[in-house]
Amino acid sequence: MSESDTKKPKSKFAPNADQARLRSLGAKVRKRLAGNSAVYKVPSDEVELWAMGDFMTAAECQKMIELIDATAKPSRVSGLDYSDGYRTSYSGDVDPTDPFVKKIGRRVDDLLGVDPKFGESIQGQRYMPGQEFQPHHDWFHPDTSYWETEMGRGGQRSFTTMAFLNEVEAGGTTDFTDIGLSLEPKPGVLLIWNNATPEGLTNSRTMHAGRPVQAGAKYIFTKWYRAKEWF
Ligand SMILES: O=C(O)CCC(=O)C(=O)O
Ligand SMILES: [Fe+2]
Repeated sequence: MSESDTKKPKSKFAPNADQARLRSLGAKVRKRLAGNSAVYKVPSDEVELWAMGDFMTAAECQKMIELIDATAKPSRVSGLDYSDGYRTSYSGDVDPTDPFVKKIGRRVDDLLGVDPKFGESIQGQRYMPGQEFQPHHDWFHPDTSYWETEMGRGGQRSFTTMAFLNEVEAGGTTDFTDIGLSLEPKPGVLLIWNNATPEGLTNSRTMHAGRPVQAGAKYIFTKWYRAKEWF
């Protein structure tokens, strides 16, 4: 028995408990996106990442921005406080019962071809100058306080979808720090990435950050998908 075994109660979930699910979901989404000529595959051998322009119209971006302004509160990262400076943006779930929010959610579900039940609620996020989201993975790490809860309510995060809603005056890029990729916010663009490898293992190279906004504001929404039905 190693020392760490004695410190933490044993989890019900193995570190790669959802490997088979993540592998088959990856194959399904990869195939679907490859068949969509409006989707661009960002070249990388390390992270499966796609971008789609004009996912949202200018009017839809504006409407989403208004909903975000109405709901955003200081962001929380599981296990961390706003005061830690790790994620200093404002965020909040936009009303999942709102017909407009439902429509956008369905559009993402349909683009990926994933069971809508696997999708989390759409989360809006606003960054003002100096605000950022430091490098992190969207997938859950086994060695955390939230592992047991999150793995028990939908399993591992499979895909991330993230839409840029406005032009940022300066700063606010989304950087994939391990693979040296920096993406400028462009309104209406949706990014999609697989948090797992094609084999279904959590991919450490998906490390990414929302860099500090230097001027203006940055609005995005994020919709994450799980390996199983989320609730
Ligand atoms: O703001 C960004 O560019 C990144 C946001 C992000 O990583 C997240 O919401 O998980
Ligand atoms: Fe993220």
